[in-house]
Amino acid sequence: MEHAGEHVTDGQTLVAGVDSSTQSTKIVVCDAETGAVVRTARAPHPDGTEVHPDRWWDAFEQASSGGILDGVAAVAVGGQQHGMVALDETDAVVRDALLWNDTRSAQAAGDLTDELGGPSAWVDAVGLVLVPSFTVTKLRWLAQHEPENAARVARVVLPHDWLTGRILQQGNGFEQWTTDRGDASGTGYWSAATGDYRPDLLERAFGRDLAVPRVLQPYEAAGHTSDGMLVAAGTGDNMGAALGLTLHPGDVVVSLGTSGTVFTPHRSAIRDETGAIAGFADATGHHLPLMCTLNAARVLTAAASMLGVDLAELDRLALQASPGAGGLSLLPYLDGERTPDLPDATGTLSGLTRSNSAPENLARAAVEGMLCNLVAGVDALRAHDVAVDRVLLIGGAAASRAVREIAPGLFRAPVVVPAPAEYVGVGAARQAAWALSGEQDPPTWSLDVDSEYAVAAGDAEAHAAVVARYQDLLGRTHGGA
Ligand SMILES: Nc1ncnc2c1ncn2[C@@H]1O[C@H](COP(=O)(O)OP(=O)(O)O)[C@@H](O)[C@H]1O
Ligand SMILES: O=C(CO)[C@@H](O)[C@H](O)COP(=O)(O)O
Repeated sequence: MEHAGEHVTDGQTLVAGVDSSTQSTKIVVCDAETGAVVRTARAPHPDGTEVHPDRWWDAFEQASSGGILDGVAAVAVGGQQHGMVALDETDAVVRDALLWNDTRSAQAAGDLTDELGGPSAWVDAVGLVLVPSFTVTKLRWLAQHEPENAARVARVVLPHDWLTGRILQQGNGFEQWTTDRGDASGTGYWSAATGDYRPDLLERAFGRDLAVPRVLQPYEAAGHTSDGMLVAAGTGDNMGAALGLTLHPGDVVVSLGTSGTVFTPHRSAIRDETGAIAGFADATGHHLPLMCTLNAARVLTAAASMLGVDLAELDRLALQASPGAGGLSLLPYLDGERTPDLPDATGTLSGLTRSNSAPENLARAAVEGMLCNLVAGVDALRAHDVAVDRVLLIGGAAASRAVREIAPGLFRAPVVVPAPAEYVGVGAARQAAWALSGEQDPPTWSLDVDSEYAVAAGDAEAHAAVVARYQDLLGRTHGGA
């Protein structure tokens, strides 16, 4: 548990954002007018792909135990997307929540896809090609594999919905379960294109109807705590990050946390039958086309562990090697993979020879392999005529010097690293300030840039060869999934 804070001036209106993501809860408190971060705290979550929501509450209580929320006028929660929080008639949790990175519902995803008539039928219905991450597939798994638990389920909510409701339940502020467009769009039973639930798809998956949370408008309050703090709608963590960054047309965000994501705000829904891009909604009333990988920052920790070095040394080694790591490639599917849809895949180290078997090449291959998976997402956006003028790098692994210096060549775009901040939490805080203001648009907050990295002269061809080699290896190893 960590706390940090700066002096708060009299008369400042404070708003808070909670990032309840896979590995931890982060809380940021911001000046409602400027967005300046004045307090931060974090607390860890247990590892795993299924977690009881009470652990998220424990982490929230730990992170807020030092008074970080004192004097805060409004709060919002940005949460890891897609998690299945199954509640009974008394709103008690029926079983541990299956998280976005749990792949046990892979067969359910395939069955539901076939039942509706193929990937394009689901894209037409809810803008998604089903993968195990999406909530609807987890409901099918629950109905098929835990019928006794399924019989007790009265309602299904998402992680950010549950934490929002739990905060309100601390007083008399809870009236109903709520969610927002952004997080609802990742369930597989709500459509960003129409703004409506698809109860027919939920019933197809689970076998009967279930209660679902009300979808609030982006600026709408979910309620107030007993001491009067406004609790805003909240959203999914990537939608929160997009709201926390001051994005301009041509900006594409690459987030390197537990998940790797590529996303950009878009005025219309993008339709992608390949499944590379999910047609999510954002937290402002528009859309957030997004690609997500299961493997990101933890590929680097795994490589560091294999080499017996820390992350700083892994960076130094990776930058000591040349582009292409001497021909060594790592397909980084260490936890299976979501995009490409390879839930049972494992990592593949390829091209190992006596001449390239050196620590620096393994370090470089880990960075290049992790990033090349996300290059596919950036190129998928380009294939949908999305301009990629610069890449904004956020998430824990954005702190990696090797990632920052290698990314521009692989993404074929300059990389901008915003000043280190928990942008999911900042975005949630900005939503809280918006709900508090009663205005039509969110407050204008500035974005500080920490550093910028250009495509290194002369390396463009070498980086292009790396990307091509990874595409070839994917095809040879997994049939071009
Ligand atoms: N300097 C660094 N280099 C590489 N990875 C890092 C660095 N600092 C933190 N990380 C990684 O970032 C991850 C946490 O990022 P974060 O965005 O908070 O994850 P999440 O939001 O998914 O919980 C951890 O896996 C951690 O190892
Ligand atoms: O499933 C997705 C996006 O579709 C993930 O991005 C989760 O939302 C988890 O995010 P992090 O814990 O990696 O921030």
